[in-house]
Amino acid sequence: MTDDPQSPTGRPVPAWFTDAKFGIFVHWGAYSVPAWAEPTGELGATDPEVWFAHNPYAEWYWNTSQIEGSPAWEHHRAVYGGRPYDDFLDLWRAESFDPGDWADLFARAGARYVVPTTKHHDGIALWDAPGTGTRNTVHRGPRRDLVADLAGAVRARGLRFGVYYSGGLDWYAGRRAVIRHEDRIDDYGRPHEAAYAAYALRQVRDLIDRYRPDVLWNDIGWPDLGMADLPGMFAGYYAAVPEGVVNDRWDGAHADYLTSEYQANRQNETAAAWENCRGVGLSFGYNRNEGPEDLLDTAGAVRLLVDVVSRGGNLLLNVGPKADGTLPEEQRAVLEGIASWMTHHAAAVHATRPLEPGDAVPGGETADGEGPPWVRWTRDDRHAYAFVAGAPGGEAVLKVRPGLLDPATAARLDGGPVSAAAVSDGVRVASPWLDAPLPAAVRFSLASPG
Ligand SMILES: CC(=O)NC[C@H]1N[C@@H](C)[C@@H](O)[C@@H](O)[C@@H]1O
Repeated sequence: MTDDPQSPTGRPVPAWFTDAKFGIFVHWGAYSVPAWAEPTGELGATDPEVWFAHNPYAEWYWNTSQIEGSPAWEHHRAVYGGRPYDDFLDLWRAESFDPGDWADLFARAGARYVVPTTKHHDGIALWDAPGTGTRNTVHRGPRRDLVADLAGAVRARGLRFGVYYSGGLDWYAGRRAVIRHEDRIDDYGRPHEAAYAAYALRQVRDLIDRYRPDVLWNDIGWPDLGMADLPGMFAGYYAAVPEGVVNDRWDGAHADYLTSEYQANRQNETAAAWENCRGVGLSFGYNRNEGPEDLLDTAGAVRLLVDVVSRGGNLLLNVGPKADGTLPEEQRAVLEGIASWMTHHAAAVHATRPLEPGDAVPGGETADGEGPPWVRWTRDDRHAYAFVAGAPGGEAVLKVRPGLLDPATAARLDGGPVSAAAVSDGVRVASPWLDAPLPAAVRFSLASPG
């Protein structure tokens, strides 16, 4: 691609990442046994005063269930009699885990990389991690190296494999401070001791040595006393994985690309390379309390993906498997819906880039001004792709720079009929079902390719 984005550190971001556009996040852990949280709202759009005591992230169960009086605290006593959290590791059986089935679905959905949790904030490792003794899924619970199982299945289908690691929080090896809103002044109880820094560094190096991950997805920063280790660790990573990419959650030490999460850190979505992550619902770990009103439907997920891609980003969409290893049906249905949509639309998503500024009016407008349809654009060297949804009467004026494209070349990627004609401020398109919530793409040849 001509204008390869530069990372914040100046290293060219490997094209595989910026071309990928779509990845699957997987949050799976001992927390998937209780699978209990309140679906309160999205990060960045929820009152931080209530966030921790009513945390919608089911993977935070260890913390939320220790906040006295919280609904999770009540639930944990009522259902589990306040038993120790680590019992959930032994109750986690993963008896129906079929990594090939997951990888097939992710590939059909058009994902090009998969990033599972290898150690979340509870400190339980999904591989035989150094320093964890038997507190990992190889020696207890599933009794499997889940990282290796998923890496093999994903790579066998040509997808890239990354690893999520909670460097900044570890409620086992690091500080066990319960985090409440009033603790925010205490750096959220993050561990900074030298011993923990050495522990975390050893584990990330082990992940690199064993799995050669294509993405190093760290979370919540890195221990202060371990910051000096990072340049050497990154150098070792790139030597082992020349096309590897590193996210931006290392307390400013380094980043190949920037991240946002739900509505948080959206200021990062202007970077040369960036990625928005969120769950299909309001949680990353499976939350049995989520209903249809809390989840994206297929149209919502496709619009999110297309909006992110039209602005030059990647979407890392999370699924939260159940403790038995099956994907919740309502989350599976969304990925199957994306897969069906991708059969006609993948070419307008993968390896595309945004239109140049000024080439199109974001959002577009209908001819009669009855409120804009939903319109987003992508392009490649030869084509411009207009994604249209919600166009009243199946008709819309797409406001584009005159001369940008050739209206006579309009064609729907799903083969449906479409008519297009130049008008004073763009192109008028008309086609059945352009009023549907699920975006349809109309391809145009660029008047001047390149
Ligand atoms: C912005 C931030 O620090 N988020 C931390 C958040 N990241 C998600 C991908 C999940 O792993 C959460 O459990 C975690 O707390």
